[in-house]
Amino acid sequence: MKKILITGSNGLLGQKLAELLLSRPDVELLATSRGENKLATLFPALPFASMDVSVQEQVEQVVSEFRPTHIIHTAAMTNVDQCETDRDGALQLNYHAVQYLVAACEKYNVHLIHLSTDFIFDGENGPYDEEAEANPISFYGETKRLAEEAVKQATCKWAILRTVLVYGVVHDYGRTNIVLWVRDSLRAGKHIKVVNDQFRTPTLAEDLAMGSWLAAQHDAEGIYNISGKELLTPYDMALQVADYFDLDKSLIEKADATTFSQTAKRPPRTGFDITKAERELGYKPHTFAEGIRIVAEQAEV
Ligand SMILES: NC(=O)C1=CN([C@@H]2O[C@H](COP(=O)(O)OP(=O)(O)OC[C@H]3O[C@@H](n4cnc5c(N)ncnc54)[C@H](OP(=O)(O)O)[C@@H]3O)[C@@H](O)[C@H]2O)C=CC1
Ligand SMILES: Cc1cn([C@H]2C[C@H](O)[C@@H](COP(=O)(O)OP(=O)(O)O[C@H]3O[C@@H](C)C(=O)[C@@H](O)[C@H]3O)O2)c(=O)[nH]c1=O
Repeated sequence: MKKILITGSNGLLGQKLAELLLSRPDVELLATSRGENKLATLFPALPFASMDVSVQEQVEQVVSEFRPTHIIHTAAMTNVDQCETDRDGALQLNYHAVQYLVAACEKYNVHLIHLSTDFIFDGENGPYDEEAEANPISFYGETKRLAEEAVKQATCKWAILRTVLVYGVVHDYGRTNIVLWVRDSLRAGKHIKVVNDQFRTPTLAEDLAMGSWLAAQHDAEGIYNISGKELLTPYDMALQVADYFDLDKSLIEKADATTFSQTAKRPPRTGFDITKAERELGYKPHTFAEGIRIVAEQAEV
């Protein structure tokens, strides 16, 4: 029996993980997130405890009480532009909270599975394998690099799962995702500018949840790339979305770093080589086309 504590269960990955693990007979699950449980109506049977990971006392209290065998840590400040402007908040949530979790995992002998990102790289020569050298170009990326360093020095068992451009349908959550953002914009007849100079391996949230579960199931240790397999630009993705929903592609305008700028710099060429996770964990992600269909079916409900 694995006793798994999820952090950030209200988020995109957190919700998919809760859904995946709730029904497994070999898992005792505790979902945790800051504040209220946004899944209470969706999954009334979901065991939940409020845990603000940025408060060390709450981490200590919840971990000492539940005594998990594994923690899958998904909570983070994931708004890259917000991390640039709220640096203290980003450091506290993306780095110091991980130090609190490491301390609790070392004290109670918990296997820590930590979620990380392609944004620790500068994007000069992606796609990347697990041995590539970190060199972040945004503050978000720097906070996630610092977090990885804290995990790598931990004396408890640990795994770092890196992922890229996660998309999926979340319940009761303000954030959209690239598939639904393109679909809704084109349906509304809106003209959108989509970059074709960023390269990613977009990741269906359900696949990332499966990869996280596989890591726990295998008691995996070390670094694993858990993302989609296809290297695509957001422009490629937008065209595939328009095709799937049979929408007007002429509304999609190619953009690049000179015509589309965001507060934080984005690494241009990332994407991951996932052969290690495929080989060692049996990880097998959907194609982007399958992912669009899955998102469309969920969004139509
Ligand atoms: N999304 C992506 O494209 C990518 C994500 N990642 C990484 O994957 C992980 C999961 O990302 P994703 O699911 O998209 O993240 P989300 O932003 O969807 O979810 C993060 C969750 O963490 C919760 N949270 C925020 N602050 C705290 C806190 N102090 N204590 C406890 N919970 C808190 C949020 O709760 P609330 O609802 O209250 O805000 C939110 O539900 C992150 O570590 C991220 O860095 C890596 C690469 C790509
Ligand atoms: C809003 C917008 C986005 N895009 C592109 C840029 C980007 O590649 C993609 C998604 O836009 P975002 O700004 O939401 O993406 P971004 O904040 O870059 O997403 C990042 O999130 C963090 C958490 C990560 O860890 C990274 O892996 C990455 O997924 O769509 C456009 O081309 N035009 C637009 O108008």
